[in-house]
Amino acid sequence: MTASAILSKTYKGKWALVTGASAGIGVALAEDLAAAGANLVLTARRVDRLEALAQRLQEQHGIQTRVIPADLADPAAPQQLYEATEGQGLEIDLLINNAGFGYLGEFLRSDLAFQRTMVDVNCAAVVDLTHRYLPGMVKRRRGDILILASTAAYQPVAYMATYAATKVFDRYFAEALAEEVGRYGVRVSALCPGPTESEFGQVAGSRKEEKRKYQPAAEVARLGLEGLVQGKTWVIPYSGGRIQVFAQRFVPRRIITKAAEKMFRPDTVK
Ligand SMILES: NC(=O)C1=CN([C@@H]2O[C@H](COP(=O)(O)OP(=O)(O)OC[C@H]3O[C@@H](n4cnc5c(N)ncnc54)[C@H](OP(=O)(O)O)[C@@H]3O)[C@@H](O)[C@H]2O)C=CC1
Ligand SMILES: CC(=O)[C@H](N)C(=O)O
Repeated sequence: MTASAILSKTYKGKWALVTGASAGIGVALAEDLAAAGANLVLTARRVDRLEALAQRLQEQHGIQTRVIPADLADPAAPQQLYEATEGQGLEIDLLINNAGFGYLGEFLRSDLAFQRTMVDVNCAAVVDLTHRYLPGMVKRRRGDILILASTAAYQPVAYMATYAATKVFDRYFAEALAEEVGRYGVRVSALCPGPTESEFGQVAGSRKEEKRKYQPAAEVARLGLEGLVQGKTWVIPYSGGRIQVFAQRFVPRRIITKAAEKMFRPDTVK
């Protein structure tokens, strides 16, 4: 992948922290930032993957990296991440709240702990990390925060009920914060991908036979990062998603919700 000029200009020599950097969109974000010359703090639970990625990106792009394993379902993890970075004098100019997962299937038959942890990782950890890193950015009058939402954040989604709700939380949180902190030189953006090539489906449970085309994670990462730098408070990188979100404005939500129920209904539900 060739480096994006706007990303190199913005992030060369700066430090970015990427959560969920062991797979999918997180890896793509790390790759794009490394190509732009950014130094990286990589975090997730699977440390072997993080270390392999860090080594590869150091060799390919001559950047600096730090690997910090963390389970963001643990309420102590955000503080530990903060202490291991800004607490040690390492200024984070770009925080990417990417870690997250979903569940596909009936809420009724799902595991409660899995649902609870989804809220903890997708929402609570995002608020916690953002609250910790924001003051430093404001003090420096410089900083960017990217939060992974989803096209699932634009309507209720049956059989992904909790997941879609966590993503509307992420989207509204990012868009509201962008308005609050823009005056301090901090940009915030919600990246709202549609179906994207990653390990999401392996964790969430397989989807029904789908006609939708999956977008490469590298494309999603590039569009999200460039949108953030351009001051966009939200980015939908998937063209089908942009059309869908626009068209939905003219249709009552209960009709949209019913259509989504049909689309995602598992074969086991009659
Ligand atoms: N793929 C898609 O179609 C879409 C994805 N998204 C969003 O993009 C983001 C990335 O997902 P995607 O790349 O697709 O999925 P992947 O499953 O490929 O990657 C998820 C990442 O999140 C990390 N993660 C999950 N749970 C935890 C945890 N408890 N603590 C720390 N890290 C955790 C995983 O690391 P590890 O397991 O090593 O801890 C992994 O690095 C998510 O927020 C997702 O909601 C949004 C729209 C569409
Ligand atoms: C899983 C997602 O968040 C995605 N937007 C999708 O439509 O599948």
